[in-house]
Amino acid sequence: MGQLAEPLPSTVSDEQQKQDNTTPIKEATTSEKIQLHIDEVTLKFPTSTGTDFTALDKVSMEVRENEFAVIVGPSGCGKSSLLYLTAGLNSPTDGEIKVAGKVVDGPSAERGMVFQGYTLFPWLSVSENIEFGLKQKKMPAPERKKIVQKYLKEVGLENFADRNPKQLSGGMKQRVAIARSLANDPEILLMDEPFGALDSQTRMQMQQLLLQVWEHSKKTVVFVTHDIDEAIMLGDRVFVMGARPGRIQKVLDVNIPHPRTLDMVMEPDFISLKREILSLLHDDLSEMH
Ligand SMILES: Nc1ncnc2c1ncn2[C@@H]1O[C@H](COP(=O)(O)OP(=O)(O)OP(=O)(O)O)[C@@H](O)[C@H]1O
Repeated sequence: MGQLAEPLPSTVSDEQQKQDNTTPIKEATTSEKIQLHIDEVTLKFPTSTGTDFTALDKVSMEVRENEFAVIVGPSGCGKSSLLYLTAGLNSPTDGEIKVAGKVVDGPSAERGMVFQGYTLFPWLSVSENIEFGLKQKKMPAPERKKIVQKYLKEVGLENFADRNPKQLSGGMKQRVAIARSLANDPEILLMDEPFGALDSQTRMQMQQLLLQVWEHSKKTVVFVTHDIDEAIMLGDRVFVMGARPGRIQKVLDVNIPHPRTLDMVMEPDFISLKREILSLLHDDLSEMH
């Protein structure tokens, strides 16, 4: 299937959303409540020489409830490691991570994850993939159906509900993965380079779709990317990491209004932020050589 032919969801109006009897749209503002606390987290890996390799060195960051936080940094700076620790898929050598006030001590359905690789269940249809977590929670069928319909519509795949993942393009698979994560109503959505494998046009479409979905769901999102344009286009704040050891160099506010559109990349505020991030990353690389 040609990727440009992919159906994109139309923008759902606030009124229409209410009529759908689904979750009402929340205010497009982040609260002051902290949803993610990362406190002095260090991650070391053993090496064959006997000395540990420090992947993350006393990393601290806080993400507010409803905030869209983006972590950007060079390859190997520890972006994915930080996300995996937050997901509970690995444990820090030192320090602590809390999501919604609870210490992370293992994987949980409360933390939704979307990876770059397509992680759909190939033997389940699109709607069964979205429904999967709800079934695990033993939610009654009529309620499940309603939620699945809501998210199919949200990501523009109502007409693909019965398709098998292998019949979908990369962008469509990632839409299912986003819908599946959100359907579980997680406390936080963790996204590790989710659009990294997509062509640039589909990637930009997916950024717009994700922003639209986030405006409606107002989930707290932590999104990892090495693409600076993507970081600015999506983020409320951008956490710029440095490498060796992995650490947060600087946190930048993205004061670009919503809705964000593709032509904003040419605006002075966007360009000056991009310049600042590039310079931080460049300085960090220079120090390493
Ligand atoms: N299981 C592991 N054992 C040893 N070293 C590891 C392990 N996992 C990651 N590392 C190292 O830790 C560092 C951080 O890796 P990580 O994948 O988190 O970086 P990243 O910023 O996400 O990189 P990329 O953008 O290339 O995905 C890298 O130097 C990597 O080689």
